[in-house]
Amino acid sequence: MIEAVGLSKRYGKTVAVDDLSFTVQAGRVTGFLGPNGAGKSTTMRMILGLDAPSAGSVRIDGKRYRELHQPLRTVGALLDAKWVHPNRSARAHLRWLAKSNRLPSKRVDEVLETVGLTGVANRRAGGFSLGMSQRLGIAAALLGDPQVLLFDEPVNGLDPEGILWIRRFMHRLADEGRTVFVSSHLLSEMALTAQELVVIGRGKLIAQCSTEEFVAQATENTVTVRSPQLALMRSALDEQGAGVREDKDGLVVSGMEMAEIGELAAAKGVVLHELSQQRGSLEEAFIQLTGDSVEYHAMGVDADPIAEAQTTGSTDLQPAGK
Ligand SMILES: Nc1ncnc2c1ncn2[C@@H]1O[C@H](COP(=O)(O)OP(=O)(O)OP(=O)(O)O)[C@@H](O)[C@H]1O
Repeated sequence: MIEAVGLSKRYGKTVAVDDLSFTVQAGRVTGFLGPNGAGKSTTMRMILGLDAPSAGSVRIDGKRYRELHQPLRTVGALLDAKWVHPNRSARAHLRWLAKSNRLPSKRVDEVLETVGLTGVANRRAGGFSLGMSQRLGIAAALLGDPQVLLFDEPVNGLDPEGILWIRRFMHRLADEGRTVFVSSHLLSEMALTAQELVVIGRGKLIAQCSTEEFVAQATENTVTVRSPQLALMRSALDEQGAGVREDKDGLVVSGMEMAEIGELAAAKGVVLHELSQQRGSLEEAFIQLTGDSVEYHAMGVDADPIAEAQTTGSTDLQPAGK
Protein backbone atom coordinates (compact mmCIF):
# COMPACT_ATOMS: atom_id res chain seq x y z
CA MET A 1 0.00 0.00 0.00
CA ILE A 2 1.15 3.55 -0.73
CA GLU A 3 -0.08 6.43 1.42
CA ALA A 4 0.60 10.07 0.60
CA VAL A 5 -0.38 12.72 3.14
CA GLY A 6 -0.23 16.43 2.33
CA LEU A 7 2.54 15.78 -0.17
CA SER A 8 3.91 18.97 -1.75
CA LYS A 9 6.90 19.84 -3.92
CA ARG A 10 8.07 23.27 -5.00
CA TYR A 11 10.79 24.03 -7.52
CA GLY A 12 11.46 27.72 -6.95
CA LYS A 13 8.20 29.40 -7.80
CA THR A 14 6.71 26.31 -9.48
CA VAL A 15 4.39 24.27 -7.30
CA ALA A 16 4.73 20.85 -8.95
CA VAL A 17 2.75 18.94 -6.30
CA ASP A 18 0.29 20.71 -4.02
CA ASP A 19 -0.96 19.16 -0.76
CA LEU A 20 -1.64 15.79 -2.32
CA SER A 21 -3.18 13.00 -0.20
CA PHE A 22 -4.14 9.62 -1.61
CA THR A 23 -3.95 5.89 -0.94
CA VAL A 24 -3.03 3.13 -3.38
CA GLN A 25 -4.37 -0.29 -2.33
CA ALA A 26 -2.90 -3.72 -2.94
CA GLY A 27 -4.50 -6.13 -5.40
CA ARG A 28 -5.70 -3.44 -7.81
CA VAL A 29 -4.22 -1.57 -10.74
CA THR A 30 -4.41 2.09 -9.77
CA GLY A 31 -4.03 4.62 -12.55
CA PHE A 32 -2.32 7.92 -11.79
CA LEU A 33 -3.97 10.19 -14.28
CA GLY A 34 -3.28 13.78 -15.23
CA PRO A 35 -2.17 15.83 -18.20
CA ASN A 36 1.50 16.49 -18.96
CA GLY A 37 3.02 18.66 -16.26
CA ALA A 38 0.37 17.75 -13.66
CA GLY A 39 3.01 16.45 -11.25
CA LYS A 40 2.85 12.69 -11.77
CA SER A 41 6.58 12.06 -12.23
CA THR A 42 7.46 14.36 -9.34
CA THR A 43 5.06 12.44 -7.08
CA MET A 44 6.55 9.11 -8.18
CA ARG A 45 10.06 10.39 -7.52
CA MET A 46 9.00 11.42 -4.02
CA ILE A 47 7.49 7.99 -3.37
CA LEU A 48 10.86 6.50 -4.35
CA GLY A 49 12.91 8.90 -2.25
CA LEU A 50 14.53 10.44 -5.35
CA ASP A 51 13.09 13.87 -4.52
CA ALA A 52 12.47 15.22 -1.03
CA PRO A 53 8.97 16.63 -0.40
CA SER A 54 8.75 20.33 0.47
CA ALA A 55 5.93 19.31 2.83
CA GLY A 56 3.97 16.20 3.75
CA SER A 57 5.08 12.61 3.51
CA VAL A 58 4.59 9.41 1.59
CA ARG A 59 4.88 5.88 2.97
CA ILE A 60 5.18 2.49 1.34
CA ASP A 61 3.71 -0.24 3.53
CA GLY A 62 3.95 2.17 6.45
CA LYS A 63 7.57 3.21 5.89
CA ARG A 64 9.33 6.07 4.14
CA TYR A 65 11.55 4.90 1.30
CA ARG A 66 14.75 5.68 3.20
CA GLU A 67 13.57 3.54 6.12
CA LEU A 68 13.28 0.44 3.94
CA HIS A 69 15.94 -2.13 4.74
CA GLN A 70 16.27 -3.54 1.21
CA PRO A 71 14.19 -1.15 -0.90
CA LEU A 72 14.07 -3.29 -4.07
CA ARG A 73 12.47 -6.11 -2.09
CA THR A 74 9.62 -3.77 -1.14
CA VAL A 75 9.15 -1.52 -4.16
CA GLY A 76 10.13 -1.80 -7.81
CA ALA A 77 9.83 1.00 -10.34
CA LEU A 78 10.04 1.71 -14.03
CA LEU A 79 10.69 5.42 -14.45
CA ASP A 80 12.83 5.65 -17.55
CA ALA A 81 13.11 2.58 -19.78
CA LYS A 82 16.25 3.87 -21.49
CA TRP A 83 18.15 4.01 -18.20
CA VAL A 84 20.53 1.22 -19.02
CA HIS A 85 24.16 1.00 -20.15
CA PRO A 86 23.85 0.62 -23.95
CA ASN A 87 26.74 -1.80 -24.30
CA ARG A 88 25.62 -4.14 -21.56
CA SER A 89 23.47 -7.12 -22.40
CA ALA A 90 20.04 -7.38 -20.78
CA ARG A 91 21.32 -10.20 -18.59
CA ALA A 92 24.49 -8.33 -17.58
CA HIS A 93 22.44 -5.23 -16.72
CA LEU A 94 20.14 -7.25 -14.46
CA ARG A 95 23.06 -9.16 -12.90
CA TRP A 96 24.76 -5.89 -12.05
CA LEU A 97 21.53 -4.55 -10.51
CA ALA A 98 20.98 -7.78 -8.55
CA LYS A 99 24.54 -7.79 -7.25
CA SER A 100 24.57 -4.14 -6.23
CA ASN A 101 21.31 -4.64 -4.37
CA ARG A 102 22.29 -7.94 -2.72
CA LEU A 103 19.60 -9.87 -4.55
CA PRO A 104 20.12 -13.54 -5.56
CA SER A 105 21.48 -13.84 -9.12
CA LYS A 106 18.99 -16.66 -9.89
CA ARG A 107 16.30 -13.95 -9.96
CA VAL A 108 17.86 -12.59 -13.16
CA ASP A 109 16.82 -15.54 -15.32
CA GLU A 110 13.44 -15.73 -13.59
CA VAL A 111 12.55 -12.12 -14.37
CA LEU A 112 13.90 -12.38 -17.93
CA GLU A 113 11.52 -15.30 -18.40
CA THR A 114 8.62 -13.43 -16.78
CA VAL A 115 8.90 -10.52 -19.22
CA GLY A 116 9.65 -12.71 -22.24
CA LEU A 117 13.25 -11.58 -22.86
CA THR A 118 15.05 -14.91 -22.35
CA GLY A 119 15.73 -15.27 -26.07
CA VAL A 120 17.48 -11.89 -26.32
CA ALA A 121 19.09 -11.87 -22.87
CA ASN A 122 22.63 -11.75 -24.26
CA ARG A 123 22.00 -8.99 -26.78
CA ARG A 124 23.18 -5.42 -26.10
CA ALA A 125 20.40 -3.47 -24.45
CA GLY A 126 21.41 -0.40 -26.47
CA GLY A 127 20.01 -2.06 -29.60
CA PHE A 128 16.64 -2.86 -28.01
CA SER A 129 13.39 -1.46 -29.38
CA LEU A 130 11.35 0.69 -27.02
CA GLY A 131 9.04 -2.24 -26.28
CA MET A 132 11.99 -4.48 -25.37
CA SER A 133 13.51 -1.71 -23.25
CA GLN A 134 10.22 -1.35 -21.39
CA ARG A 135 10.24 -5.09 -20.71
CA LEU A 136 13.81 -4.88 -19.46
CA GLY A 137 12.83 -1.99 -17.20
CA ILE A 138 9.95 -4.04 -15.85
CA ALA A 139 12.29 -7.02 -15.32
CA ALA A 140 14.54 -4.74 -13.27
CA ALA A 141 11.56 -3.54 -11.22
CA LEU A 142 10.64 -7.17 -10.48
CA LEU A 143 14.14 -8.29 -9.43
CA GLY A 144 13.46 -8.01 -5.69
CA ASP A 145 10.02 -9.61 -6.07
CA PRO A 146 8.46 -6.48 -4.50
CA GLN A 147 4.83 -6.18 -3.40
CA VAL A 148 4.64 -2.57 -4.62
CA LEU A 149 5.28 -1.54 -8.23
CA LEU A 150 5.39 1.90 -9.82
CA PHE A 151 5.34 2.48 -13.56
CA ASP A 152 5.69 5.97 -15.01
CA GLU A 153 3.99 6.25 -18.42
CA PRO A 154 4.86 2.63 -19.35
CA VAL A 155 2.93 2.57 -22.63
CA ASN A 156 4.29 5.82 -24.03
CA GLY A 157 5.52 5.21 -27.55
CA LEU A 158 4.63 1.49 -27.63
CA ASP A 159 2.92 -0.25 -30.52
CA PRO A 160 -0.53 -1.85 -29.97
CA GLU A 161 0.97 -5.26 -29.17
CA GLY A 162 3.30 -3.72 -26.59
CA ILE A 163 0.43 -1.77 -25.03
CA LEU A 164 -1.69 -4.90 -24.73
CA TRP A 165 1.20 -6.83 -23.19
CA ILE A 166 1.78 -4.14 -20.55
CA ARG A 167 -1.94 -3.94 -19.76
CA ARG A 168 -2.23 -7.69 -19.23
CA PHE A 169 0.98 -7.76 -17.24
CA MET A 170 -0.25 -5.03 -14.84
CA HIS A 171 -3.46 -7.00 -14.26
CA ARG A 172 -1.45 -10.13 -13.56
CA LEU A 173 0.70 -8.33 -10.99
CA ALA A 174 -2.40 -6.94 -9.26
CA ASP A 175 -4.07 -10.37 -9.32
CA GLU A 176 -1.02 -11.66 -7.44
CA GLY A 177 -1.98 -9.22 -4.69
CA ARG A 178 0.60 -6.55 -5.47
CA THR A 179 0.11 -2.80 -5.33
CA VAL A 180 0.37 -1.49 -8.90
CA PHE A 181 0.53 2.28 -9.43
CA VAL A 182 0.79 3.35 -13.06
CA SER A 183 0.88 6.89 -14.37
CA SER A 184 -0.47 7.99 -17.71
CA HIS A 185 -1.94 10.94 -19.55
CA LEU A 186 -3.69 8.54 -21.95
CA LEU A 187 -7.26 8.40 -20.75
CA SER A 188 -8.57 5.67 -22.99
CA GLU A 189 -5.67 3.47 -22.00
CA MET A 190 -6.30 4.06 -18.30
CA ALA A 191 -9.99 3.27 -18.77
CA LEU A 192 -8.94 -0.20 -19.92
CA THR A 193 -6.03 -0.74 -17.55
CA ALA A 194 -6.91 0.83 -14.21
CA GLN A 195 -9.54 -0.36 -11.76
CA GLU A 196 -8.90 2.58 -9.43
CA LEU A 197 -7.86 6.12 -10.23
CA VAL A 198 -5.97 8.92 -8.59
CA VAL A 199 -6.58 11.95 -10.79
CA ILE A 200 -4.51 15.12 -10.49
CA GLY A 201 -4.43 18.47 -12.26
CA ARG A 202 -1.83 21.19 -11.60
CA GLY A 203 -0.40 19.18 -8.71
CA LYS A 204 -3.72 18.95 -6.85
CA LEU A 205 -5.95 15.96 -6.24
CA ILE A 206 -9.08 16.03 -8.40
CA ALA A 207 -10.49 12.60 -7.61
CA GLN A 208 -9.66 9.28 -6.01
CA CYS A 209 -12.17 6.54 -6.72
CA SER A 210 -12.80 3.52 -8.90
CA THR A 211 -12.64 4.12 -12.66
CA GLU A 212 -16.34 3.23 -12.83
CA GLU A 213 -17.29 5.76 -10.14
CA PHE A 214 -15.16 8.43 -11.78
CA VAL A 215 -17.05 8.07 -15.03
CA ALA A 216 -20.44 7.76 -13.32
CA GLN A 217 -19.90 10.81 -11.10
CA ALA A 218 -18.91 13.12 -13.87
CA THR A 219 -21.08 12.00 -16.73
CA GLU A 220 -24.73 11.36 -17.19
CA ASN A 221 -25.89 7.84 -17.98
CA THR A 222 -28.70 7.95 -20.50
CA VAL A 223 -30.86 5.52 -22.44
CA THR A 224 -31.46 5.93 -26.17
CA VAL A 225 -34.96 5.04 -27.39
CA ARG A 226 -35.80 4.64 -31.07
CA SER A 227 -39.38 3.98 -32.04
CA PRO A 228 -41.77 4.59 -34.96
CA GLN A 229 -44.19 5.90 -32.27
CA LEU A 230 -41.90 8.49 -30.79
CA ALA A 231 -44.59 11.03 -29.81
CA LEU A 232 -46.51 8.39 -27.84
CA MET A 233 -43.33 7.22 -26.12
CA ARG A 234 -42.33 10.78 -25.30
CA SER A 235 -45.62 11.62 -23.62
CA ALA A 236 -45.48 8.37 -21.60
CA LEU A 237 -41.96 9.29 -20.43
CA ASP A 238 -43.01 12.87 -19.62
CA GLU A 239 -45.83 11.49 -17.47
CA GLN A 240 -43.23 9.53 -15.50
CA GLY A 241 -41.16 12.68 -14.94
CA ALA A 242 -38.14 11.36 -16.87
CA GLY A 243 -35.65 13.77 -18.45
CA VAL A 244 -36.22 13.52 -22.21
CA ARG A 245 -34.57 15.22 -25.16
CA GLU A 246 -34.70 14.42 -28.84
CA ASP A 247 -31.66 13.81 -30.97
CA LYS A 248 -31.18 12.53 -34.50
CA ASP A 249 -31.60 8.87 -33.46
CA GLY A 250 -34.67 9.24 -31.27
CA LEU A 251 -35.07 10.07 -27.60
CA VAL A 252 -32.33 10.42 -25.03
CA VAL A 253 -33.76 9.62 -21.61
CA SER A 254 -32.21 10.33 -18.23
CA GLY A 255 -33.45 9.57 -14.73
CA MET A 256 -35.02 6.21 -15.61
CA GLU A 257 -33.52 2.74 -15.80
CA MET A 258 -33.51 0.95 -19.16
CA ALA A 259 -35.74 -1.85 -17.80
CA GLU A 260 -38.32 0.65 -16.54
CA ILE A 261 -38.44 2.31 -19.95
CA GLY A 262 -38.90 -1.08 -21.63
CA GLU A 263 -41.76 -1.94 -19.29
CA LEU A 264 -43.37 1.44 -19.84
CA ALA A 265 -43.19 0.95 -23.63
CA ALA A 266 -44.80 -2.51 -23.30
CA ALA A 267 -47.57 -1.14 -21.03
CA LYS A 268 -48.36 1.61 -23.55
CA GLY A 269 -48.10 -0.74 -26.53
CA VAL A 270 -45.24 1.26 -28.07
CA VAL A 271 -43.11 -0.54 -30.66
CA LEU A 272 -39.39 -0.13 -29.96
CA HIS A 273 -36.63 -0.26 -32.55
CA GLU A 274 -33.86 0.40 -30.08
CA LEU A 275 -33.41 0.60 -26.32
CA SER A 276 -29.77 1.06 -25.39
CA GLN A 277 -27.74 2.27 -22.44
CA GLN A 278 -25.22 5.05 -23.14
CA ARG A 279 -22.43 5.43 -20.65
CA GLY A 280 -20.12 8.39 -20.36
CA SER A 281 -16.49 7.90 -21.26
CA LEU A 282 -13.46 8.52 -19.13
CA GLU A 283 -12.57 11.42 -21.44
CA GLU A 284 -15.87 13.16 -20.75
CA ALA A 285 -15.49 12.57 -17.03
CA PHE A 286 -11.96 13.91 -17.06
CA ILE A 287 -12.85 17.08 -18.91
CA GLN A 288 -15.89 17.58 -16.70
CA LEU A 289 -13.97 17.17 -13.45
CA THR A 290 -10.80 19.00 -14.43
CA GLY A 291 -12.59 21.82 -16.25
CA ASP A 292 -12.07 24.25 -13.36
CA SER A 293 -8.43 23.57 -12.72
CA VAL A 294 -7.08 23.56 -16.24
CA GLU A 295 -8.37 23.77 -19.74
CA TYR A 296 -7.97 20.66 -21.86
CA HIS A 297 -8.54 19.73 -25.41
CA ALA A 298 -8.51 16.36 -27.10
CA MET A 299 -5.58 16.19 -29.45
CA GLY A 300 -6.22 14.77 -32.87
CA VAL A 301 -3.90 13.15 -35.36
CA ASP A 302 -2.59 16.49 -36.61
CA ALA A 303 -1.52 17.57 -33.16
CA ASP A 304 0.55 14.54 -32.25
CA PRO A 305 0.66 11.99 -35.06
CA ILE A 306 3.12 9.69 -33.33
CA ALA A 307 1.24 9.44 -30.06
CA GLU A 308 -2.04 9.03 -31.88
CA ALA A 309 -0.76 6.30 -34.18
CA GLN A 310 0.90 4.45 -31.37
CA THR A 311 -2.00 4.46 -28.97
CA THR A 312 -4.44 2.92 -31.43
CA GLY A 313 -7.23 5.35 -31.15
CA SER A 314 -6.62 6.47 -27.58
CA THR A 315 -7.42 10.09 -26.99
CA ASP A 316 -4.37 11.93 -25.79
CA LEU A 317 -5.38 14.83 -23.61
CA GLN A 318 -2.99 17.62 -22.95
CA PRO A 319 -3.40 21.06 -21.39
CA ALA A 320 -4.51 23.55 -24.02
CA GLY A 321 -1.58 25.44 -25.43
CA LYS A 322 1.02 22.76 -24.69
N1 LIG B 1 13.55 19.35 -11.51
C1 LIG B 1 12.62 20.27 -11.77
N2 LIG B 1 12.92 21.60 -11.73
C2 LIG B 1 11.98 22.55 -11.98
N3 LIG B 1 10.69 22.26 -12.30
C3 LIG B 1 10.34 20.98 -12.36
C4 LIG B 1 11.27 19.91 -12.11
N4 LIG B 1 10.62 18.73 -12.26
C5 LIG B 1 9.34 19.03 -12.60
N5 LIG B 1 9.17 20.38 -12.65
C6 LIG B 1 7.92 21.08 -12.96
O1 LIG B 1 6.92 20.55 -12.11
C7 LIG B 1 5.70 20.39 -12.81
C8 LIG B 1 5.24 18.93 -12.76
O2 LIG B 1 6.12 18.13 -13.54
P1 LIG B 1 6.03 16.54 -13.64
O3 LIG B 1 7.12 16.10 -14.56
O4 LIG B 1 5.99 15.96 -12.30
O5 LIG B 1 4.62 16.36 -14.33
P2 LIG B 1 4.02 15.07 -15.04
O6 LIG B 1 2.59 15.02 -14.64
O7 LIG B 1 4.83 13.88 -14.73
O8 LIG B 1 4.13 15.43 -16.54
P3 LIG B 1 4.86 14.64 -17.72
O9 LIG B 1 3.93 13.56 -18.10
O10 LIG B 1 5.01 15.71 -18.77
O11 LIG B 1 6.18 14.17 -17.16
C9 LIG B 1 5.93 20.90 -14.21
O12 LIG B 1 5.51 22.25 -14.26
C10 LIG B 1 7.42 20.81 -14.37
O13 LIG B 1 7.89 21.76 -15.28
